[in-house]
Amino acid sequence: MSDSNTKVGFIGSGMMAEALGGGFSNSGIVPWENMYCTDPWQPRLDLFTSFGCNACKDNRELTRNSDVIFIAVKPYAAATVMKEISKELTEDKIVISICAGVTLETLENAISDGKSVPVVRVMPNTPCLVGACAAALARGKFVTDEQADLALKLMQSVGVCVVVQEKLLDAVTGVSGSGPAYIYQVIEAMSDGGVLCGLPRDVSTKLAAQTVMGAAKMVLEKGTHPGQLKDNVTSPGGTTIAAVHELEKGGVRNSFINAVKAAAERSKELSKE
Ligand SMILES: NC(=O)C1=CN([C@@H]2O[C@H](COP(=O)(O)OP(=O)(O)OC[C@H]3O[C@@H](n4cnc5c(N)ncnc54)[C@H](OP(=O)(O)O)[C@@H]3O)[C@@H](O)[C@H]2O)C=CC1
Ligand SMILES: O=C(O)[C@@H]1CCC=N1
Repeated sequence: MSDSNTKVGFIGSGMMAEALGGGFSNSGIVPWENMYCTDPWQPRLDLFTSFGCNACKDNRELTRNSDVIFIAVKPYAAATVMKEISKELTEDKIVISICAGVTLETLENAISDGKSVPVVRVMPNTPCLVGACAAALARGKFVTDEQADLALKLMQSVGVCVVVQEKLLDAVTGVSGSGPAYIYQVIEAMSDGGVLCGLPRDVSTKLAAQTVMGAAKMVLEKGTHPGQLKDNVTSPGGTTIAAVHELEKGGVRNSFINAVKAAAERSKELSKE
């Protein structure tokens, strides 16, 4: 299967499929014209076809047309979809499930006639739309090295993708799958603070977002411990320590640790629903 001609299908044309498809198109790895989609909601199909994506009449047609099939429905629907497309799956096609909490075992067992279907689990995040995804991948038992490489190459075209053991995907969901939502809250709150202190909203939001991006780049590119980088900003008796003291009074670290843990636990629960 040559990468440039890889046909990618999205079963479920929701928020995450839109971000992935947009990311693949922007990175140039797969043009929208080589992507396929299904969804029960016509406005979503209209949106995807406006990008150049090919809408299919059902999930079986999509599976026939695609080399890589993303299961991008809500977690409770994943096994039913696998069962539905079973007949069209072959060992040359790869299924990539992005559904939180749905195990490889559940997905592989849903194949109706016990075929050996290559299934990969990926936990992406929405910044793949802008080439800044933080994702992790775990491979199923029928996946060849070549297929795993293709899945990794697709995901790495839209950002960072690491390979992990499947049991770690709940933790990945807590940190990076759900993580953008926490940081949007941080940006919004910092922007509110700026507005409280007199900045226009647009200026405040721009400065807050750029500050988050700059701090993240420092951690990623300098390799310095975040605690050291925080100390470098914090002048004795200065402004930053006054702010850091307020954040500690509000339990900022505890809140973030608990947030990651709550999302990871919810992901584990989803595997049983
Ligand atoms: N959003 C995110 O940031 C992330 C999401 N994920 C995972 O991605 C998956 C999708 O999430 P998200 O995009 O946010 O969800 P959305 O609800 O936005 O998208 C799912 C879409 O799939 C449609 N759908 C439902 N059943 C079928 C079916 N049988 N065939 C085809 N389409 C169907 C839904 O239609 P309808 O609404 O009518 O049911 C909906 O439009 C989830 O499993 C989630 O855990 C993973 C990482 C990040
Ligand atoms: O909220 C959710 O369940 C999905 C999974 C990770 C991000 N969004």
